[in-house]
Amino acid sequence: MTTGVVIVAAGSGKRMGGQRNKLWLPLAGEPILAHTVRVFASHPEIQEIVLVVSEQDHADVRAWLAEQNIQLTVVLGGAERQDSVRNGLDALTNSAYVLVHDAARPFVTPAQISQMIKQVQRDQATILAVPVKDTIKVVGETGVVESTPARESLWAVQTPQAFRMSLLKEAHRAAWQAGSMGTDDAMLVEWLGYPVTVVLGSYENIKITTPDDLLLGEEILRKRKGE
Ligand SMILES: Nc1ccn([C@@H]2O[C@H](COP(=O)(O)OP(=O)(O)OP(=O)(O)O)[C@@H](O)[C@H]2O)c(=O)n1
Ligand SMILES: C[C@](O)(CO)[C@H](O)COP(=O)(O)O
Repeated sequence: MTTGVVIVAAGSGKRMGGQRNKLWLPLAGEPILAHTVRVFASHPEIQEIVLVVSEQDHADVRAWLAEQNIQLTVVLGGAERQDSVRNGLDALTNSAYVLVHDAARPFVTPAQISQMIKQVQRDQATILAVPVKDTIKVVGETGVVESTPARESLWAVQTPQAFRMSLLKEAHRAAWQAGSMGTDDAMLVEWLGYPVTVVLGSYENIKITTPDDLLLGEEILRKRKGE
């Protein structure tokens, strides 16, 4: 069964605070984007890759891919992450299963990708996640705690998220028609009433969002190199 991946890279990195998309920032001397693309481009079970980029980054991404001799499909993203994923899905031509991954999560491992591919063939919709370590509070608009959900049932969700292609396309179509926006793809599938299973991820699979994540990221890479 053919598996493709949509790597979403069309954000602007507002929370990082720089002039340019955070995905160009270096980690161990290479752009964050390079780490993420390489792990999928070199994975033997991934047959199709679509990279979703913003109009501002389009020319630079194309030049960088040519320089690296990496072949993949590049499409333009949209205003929200969900719009970017939808554009990416439309560009996959031959995949029965699809992984959706944030370019901003460069520490996903080949073993995690293999595990997600195996799991999605069984479950049709599955996500990587880790149990939360902190106590989580629901806080109201006035800054007062409203409730404290039981920690045992709370998981912090990561990517890749993996789906049967036809299911994810149906979920995106339904969300678009209803004008609903989710913060991950699993939400859209949940809205269809379809079960989404959870695969235990890793605390190293962080999303590079704010400057402190870059320091942590360098540390993760040093540890992996055994330094
Ligand atoms: N319209 C968008 C928004 C986000 N993304 C991608 O979705 C992933 C997760 O988003 P996030 O980390 O929030 O990235 P940004 O949107 O760039 O960051 P910020 O919210 O701080 O602006 C990133 O790889 C980002 O490039 C995207 O493809 N299209
Ligand atoms: C999909 C995601 O990475 C799961 O944690 C996350 O929801 C993306 O959210 P963001 O608002 O784009 O940071």
